[in-house]
Amino acid sequence: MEIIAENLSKKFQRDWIFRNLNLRFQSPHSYTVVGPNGSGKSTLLQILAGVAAPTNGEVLFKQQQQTIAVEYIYRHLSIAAPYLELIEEFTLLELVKFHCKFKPLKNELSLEEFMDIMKLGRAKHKMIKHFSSGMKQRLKLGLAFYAGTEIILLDEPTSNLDNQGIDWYHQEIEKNTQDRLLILCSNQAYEYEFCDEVIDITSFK
Ligand SMILES: Nc1ncnc2c1ncn2[C@@H]1O[C@H](COP(=O)(O)OP(=O)(O)OP(=O)(O)O)[C@@H](O)[C@H]1O
Repeated sequence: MEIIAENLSKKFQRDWIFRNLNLRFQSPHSYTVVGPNGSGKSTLLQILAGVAAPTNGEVLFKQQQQTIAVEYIYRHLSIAAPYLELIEEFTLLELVKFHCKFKPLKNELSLEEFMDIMKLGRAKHKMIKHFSSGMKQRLKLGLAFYAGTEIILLDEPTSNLDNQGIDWYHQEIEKNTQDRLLILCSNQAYEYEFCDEVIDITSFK
């Protein structure tokens, strides 16, 4: 799987967030986009996910030389980000079942096994709105790691995680990303030091 950004530029009102960005992201590699607050990392990630449009340029998605149309790319990727909402009125079990209708769990994991991996087994019948922020973050990451998609996009992956949660994140990265395309947005070196390539978005101003 490959994501190719060609001459990508994004402007909000009169402000150019980035300009003429040319990048190639290939599996099975891992990439991190770094830059200070407000530099455009999340904006770029949303464009790479096909959920936001660039002002100029384009994003191409390729699988074994075949181009995948942007409207179908959601089938091939998982994304976990602070601005993506979970369905708060569902219990954990309801939410996982619902999610699996669209993106089945990889390796034929059972729902019970999956909830235990996220260390949320005891919260099976708890409503998501009663989850702590760290529990919600483990759930978002778990859904991204264990969907059988070729691409994983993570924005600020350890936000709200305690030290144990951060250790868990590193273990799950090790287990789940070796044969996939991983793109992270981060400002924290410990979140991305394992990545193959670090891209500084400020070089595209
Ligand atoms: N929908 C929008 N309308 C107008 N401006 C926006 C919009 N979304 C983002 N911006 C602006 O674009 C810039 C880049 O925002 P973005 O969230 O991509 O940065 P970031 O690097 O991810 O920041 P952070 O590290 O704080 O998460 C900011 O100045 C932000 O205010």
